[in-house]
Formats: sequence, structure tokens, C-alpha cells
Amino acid sequence: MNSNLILASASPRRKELLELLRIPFEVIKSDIEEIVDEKLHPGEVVQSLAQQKAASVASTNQDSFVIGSDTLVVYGDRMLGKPFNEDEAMKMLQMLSGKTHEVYTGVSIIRGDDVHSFYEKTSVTFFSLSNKEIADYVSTGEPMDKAGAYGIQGFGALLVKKIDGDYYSVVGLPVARIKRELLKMGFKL
Ligand SMILES: Cc1cn([C@H]2C[C@H](O)[C@@H](COP(=O)(O)OP(=O)(O)OP(=O)(O)O)O2)c(=O)[nH]c1=O
Repeated sequence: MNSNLILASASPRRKELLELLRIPFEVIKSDIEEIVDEKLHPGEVVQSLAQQKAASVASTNQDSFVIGSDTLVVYGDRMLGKPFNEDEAMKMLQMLSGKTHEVYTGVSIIRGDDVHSFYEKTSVTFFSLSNKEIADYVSTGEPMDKAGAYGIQGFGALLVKKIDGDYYSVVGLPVARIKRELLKMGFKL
């Protein structure tokens, strides 16, 4: 018998990426408050938030495989989540302009007492961006629900010079690695 799969996420992008597995799954939004402890390593932060998201849904779905995920952009010692407003989005993008930053995505898969967590790190280098280019991008509205104030899969594609690592992890779900972790946990694909 194959137990069912649940994605503990409100993100339409994560849903689209998990559909690449070509198996049915349910989406249940987790309702944790995302608090980032800046003293922790970013890998630990995203893994812990992913685990909290998965656990909040797994507690009432003990027989299911529940996937939680969290993405943060890290530049130097700054961890960037979603911008609070357009002004903050501008500032984040000005900071990332012409530089290389890291995107950390943590994943936690929980089934009953079995917990598998990991994170992926991808380096992303931006072209040098003029203030006009940044303002034009922010006016699309795209940055507002995204860590680091950009979406590589959208108009944000035009900001990116190169990446090193898993593209899908930047978008929010390292789906190839997830497939492998599910198999290790005994999920029948
Ligand atoms: C850097 C980057 C982030 N993002 C997104 C992925 C995540 O959805 C979002 C970071 O916020 P998260 O808090 O990781 O996720 P979420 O609030 O969107 O969804 P949920 O917690 O319910 O799973 O930024 C992109 O879509 N493209 C990008 O290039």
C-alpha cells in the first residue's frame, strides 16, 4: 500500500514543481510563524523552518509523507526573506546587484516518527543593475512574495548572470533530491 503524499505549502510554485513527480498529492498549508534566528547557520535555519512546516501538518496526518520547505537568500551575513514593502525590495536588489549571493532551501519530509531533513545551497550571480532597472522590476510586483525580492523563474530571469547549483532549489523546491529522499524513506513512486 502506498501512503499518500502531502505538500505543506501555500506556494503555487512548489505545487507546480512537485507535480513533476507525476503522482497525486494533497496541498495543506502550514500555519507556523516564520521566525529567523540570525545567530544560526542559514542551512540550519531553513531546515528548521521546513521541519516546523512539515510537522504542523504531519501531527494530524500520521500515515502520510509530508513535505515542508523554506527558502532564504543569504548575502554576506544577511539573511533575506520576503520584502515587507517595495522600498525594502529596492534595497535588497541594490545590495545583490553585481554580486554573488547564496540561496538556501531547506526541506523536511516527515512520516510518523521518521524525519528526513536536508538543505541545498545554490550560488546566484546578478548583473550590475541600474536603479531604473531595479525600480522597473519592483513595479511588476513580482518581488513581493519572494525571498531576496526576486523570482528567477519570472522577470527576475533578466537579472541573473549565472548560477551554480540546483535551479529548482532557487525556485523553492529541489525536486530531484526530494524524489530520492522519498525513495529512501520507502515511498513507492
Ligand atoms: C529566490 C527565489 C525565491 N522564490 C520564492 C520561493 C518561496 O515561495 C519564497 C520564499 O518564501 P518561503 O517562506 O520559503 O515560502 P512561502 O511562504 O512562499 O510558502 P510556504 O511557506 O507556504 O511553503 O520565495 C522564488 O519563487 N523564486 C526565486 O528565485
